[in-house]
Parts: sequence; structure tokens; C-alpha cells
Amino acid sequence: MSLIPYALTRPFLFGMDAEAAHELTMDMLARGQRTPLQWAWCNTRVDDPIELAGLTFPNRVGMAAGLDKNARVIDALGAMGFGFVEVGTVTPKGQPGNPKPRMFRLPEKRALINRLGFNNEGLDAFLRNVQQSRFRDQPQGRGPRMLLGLNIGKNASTPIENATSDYLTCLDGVYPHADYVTVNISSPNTQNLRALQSDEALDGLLGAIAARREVLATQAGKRTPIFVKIAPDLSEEQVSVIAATLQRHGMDGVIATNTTIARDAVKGLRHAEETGGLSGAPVLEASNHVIRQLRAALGSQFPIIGVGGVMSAEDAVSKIRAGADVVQIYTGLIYEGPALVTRAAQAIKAMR
Ligand SMILES: Cc1cc2nc3c(=O)[nH]c(=O)nc-3n(C[C@H](O)[C@H](O)[C@H](O)COP(=O)(O)O)c2cc1C
Repeated sequence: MSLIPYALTRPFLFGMDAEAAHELTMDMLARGQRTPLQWAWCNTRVDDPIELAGLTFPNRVGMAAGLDKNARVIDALGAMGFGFVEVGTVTPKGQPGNPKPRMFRLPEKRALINRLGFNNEGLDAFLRNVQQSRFRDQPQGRGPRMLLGLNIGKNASTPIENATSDYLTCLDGVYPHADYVTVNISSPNTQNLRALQSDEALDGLLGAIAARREVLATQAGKRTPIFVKIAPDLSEEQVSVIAATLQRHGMDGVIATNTTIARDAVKGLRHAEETGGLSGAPVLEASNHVIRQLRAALGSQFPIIGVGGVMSAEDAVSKIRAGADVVQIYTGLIYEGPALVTRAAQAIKAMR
């Protein structure tokens, strides 16, 4: 168990602007990781291994993308007991993202709205950080190690017609270093990005990615699984077309879902009308609905990573019941702290 209860830390962090609190926490995690300070937030990793997409996940709770966009604190997050940690979204070149303020708390609904816009230091810095992480050095004989997912996107300045080229640049870079790669086509904060989820665009993008993966697999001598991350704001028709396209191109899994642009659940609240993606409790049902549709369309064997609104152990269980094989958390970590990781992983383990 961690030494400092999050109940003591949270009021301090919530007293600050949301992005400033994020930056402060990231700096603290970066300084403390791989040192005795890590005891402040570490949890024993729940041992509940599962085979998925040819990988052994040590348990079924992961860190969702977007918290650690530059892959700075992989080891700190690993110490929280996650079975897998996804970092990024990284873009080929560094970029500042949207003007601040661009991250808002809606505490009445345990939610966040963000329009960060893939602020990150770019692929080279990202890969240097990934290579400095030490989580793969875990001694043998202590169960399967944590897995690392690397999440890729496109620069804001790249016209959408050239998006494929950005994804391929990132894929080339991250491929040898990833346990899995996530193709993020569902952020609401990069203009037209979500249009890549539509039939022809998706077909073209995934065709190119699948072809490049064959080349990379030969070069690297390993076949790295590729997951595709989708939005919750899709019709049933769109979900079924996406499901068929993923299978046609031999993708290894789907991550459902990203943040939502819907606001019905938060109407009237302070910040509710801010532009961006809404995450946390209000997105749980919408995400679970997409997961149920995906499971029906994809059959029982296709890997589904469920994400969106996991704020409690019960929410994590609801995602598995909806058809997810494993789950990820972002906003729940902000509201509940690292102890949620263990609680969720234990509750899922108890379902067996
Ligand atoms: C501040 C913030 C930044 C995010 N950045 C990314 C990102 O860069 N790439 C990505 O794939 N998802 C990103 N996400 C989406 C999360 O990974 C997740 O899919 C979404 O927030 C729903 O999960 P949650 O309700 O547990 O937060 C971000 C979410 C938040 C709150």
C-alpha cells in the first residue's frame, strides 16, 4: 500500500488549476521514480495474468493514454500496480497543443474536459524517454512483467490527407520499443482526426499500417500487436463498419473508448460548455454501450480494451461484463488516486 493516502493529497491538487496540478504531479513522479520516494504511491501488482493478442498481461487494469504524453514516468506508473501502461499520444514532431486553459474539472460529476491537442515533445524525445525506463529489468520469477503500449497520432499541422504518413513515421519509430502500438484516430482535439474512423479513410490508413507492420516485423524479428482506439460518439452502423475493417486488416485489438463530445450528462455545470473531450463518470455508459456493440460484431475472441469512466471497482467489473478483456483508467486516477488500480484489479480477478 502507498504511504501517503490520496485523500490527503487530492484537496491540495484540486485547489490548483487542473493542468498545473497535472504538471506538478508529473514532475514529482519523474523525480521520485526509481528512488525510495516511489513508496509514496506504490501498490503491489495484483497477480491475475491473461493472454491477449499474443501478450501476457499481468493483470487486467492499465493506465490509459494521455497522462504521460512524453513517456517520462513509465516506471512511476508501473509502481502503482498497473498491468499495462500506455503512453503518448506522440506525434512525429513536437508541438505545443492548444492555448491554455485547456483542461477543466467538473467535480460534481467526477469528470474532466480537455482540449490539450496532443501537446508533446515529439517522437525523438519520446523514444529517448522510453529507452530510459527500467520496468523491463524486473527480476525473473516474480510473475509476468508490466506491458508498455505506445500510442501514436498526427501533427496538427499535417493536412488530414497526409495523416497516413505521420502514423507510419511514428509506427517506424515506436515499433521496436512497444509491447503493443495504439493507433489513435479518436481524439476530438485535432481537427478532422475522427474523420479517419469513416469507411474509406479507415480502410486506407489501416491498409498502409498493416503493410508497414509486415516489413517492420521482418526487420525487428517480432510481430508487435496493433490496437486501434475509437470514439464513443459513433452510430451502431459506424461501429459495425469499424469492426469489420479492423478484422479485414488483421488488427490485433480495439481500444474503446476515447473521450466524448456529448454534454447531456453535464448540462448546466460550470465548464460544461468548454470545447473538448469529456471523460470520467459521465462517459461510462456510452463507452460500455460501444463495447457491447463491438463484442457482438467481433465475436468472443477479438481483444477489446475497455476505457471510459472507470471510477470504482464496480465500474471496472461493468466493463468486463460489457465484453472488455481488460480495462484502462485515466480520470478515475485523478479523482480516486492510485489505490483504485489495486481495487479494480482485485475486483476483476474475483470475477473468475
Ligand atoms: C487530460 C486527458 C488527456 C488525454 N490524452 C489522450 C491522448 O493523448 N491520447 C489518447 O489516446 N487518449 C487520451 N485521453 C483519453 C483517455 O485515454 C481515455 O480514453 C478517456 O479519458 C476515457 O477514460 P477515463 O474516463 O478513464 O478518463 C486523454 C484523456 C484526458 C482526460
